[in-house]
Amino acid sequence: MQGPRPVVLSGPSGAGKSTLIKKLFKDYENIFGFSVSHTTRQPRPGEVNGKDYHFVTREEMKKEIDAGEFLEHAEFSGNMYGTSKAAVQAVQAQNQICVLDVDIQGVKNIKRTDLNPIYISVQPPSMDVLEKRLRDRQTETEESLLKRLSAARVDLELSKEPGLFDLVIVNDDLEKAYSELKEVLLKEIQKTQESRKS
Ligand SMILES: Nc1ncnc2c1ncn2[C@@H]1O[C@H](COP(=O)(O)OP(=O)(O)OP(=O)(O)O)[C@@H](O)[C@H]1O
Ligand SMILES: Nc1nc2c(ncn2[C@@H]2O[C@H](COP(=O)(O)O)[C@@H](O)[C@H]2O)c(=O)[nH]1
Repeated sequence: MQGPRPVVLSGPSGAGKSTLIKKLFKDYENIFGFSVSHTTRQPRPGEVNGKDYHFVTREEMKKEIDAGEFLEHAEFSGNMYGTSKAAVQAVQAQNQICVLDVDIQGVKNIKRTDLNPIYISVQPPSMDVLEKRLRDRQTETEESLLKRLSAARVDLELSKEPGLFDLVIVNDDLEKAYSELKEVLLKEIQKTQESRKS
């Protein structure tokens, strides 16, 4: 039997992707699995290597890309990010719904593969709100914050491309955004729950 369709969550940094993903994983234990990306950025306080990301050097990452080990990769805000084929396969081997958190370049690159995920864009209600959320998160320097806001403007423009996303969620009210996310994933969630019974 074919496994569940993966899910790609994209959207500007600070729009709320990780927050929504954490809620899904808490409410649907063992149904979803996270595709752990590689990145060359420094870990934030509390981030765990191998769980939040595989934190690697630029040299290590380039070597693995050259060896054909990545499904997609991109440069974002001065760092490299990428999804290894192994990260997706590890989740699919558990018959879980694979969740990928990637930027808009990742979306475009994944479209060229045979992954066939559901594409969801999580967007902030406004640039002002996005800036406030990123500042309040206290993870960025002023320089990286400005880079992320600039990338966000590009992201929001490119996201208007017809057909690029199956669903756009404006994350104003978190519970409303979460309901919309669950609704679009309902079929895959039910399919995965059913397969657990057999
Ligand atoms: N609906 C919401 N209302 C208010 N605050 C929110 C909402 N959703 C998320 N946040 C807060 O906004 C901040 C950014 O959210 P989050 O880290 O989930 O964004 P992200 O899209 O995963 O960012 P990145 O791409 O940088 O990882 C967090 O501090 C989070 O608690
Ligand atoms: N193309 C890819 N983009 C990725 C991947 N993993 C994360 N991301 C995106 O990077 C930015 C910044 O993330 P942060 O953790 O530094 O805040 C965000 O938009 C993510 O969606 C990946 O494997 N490929």
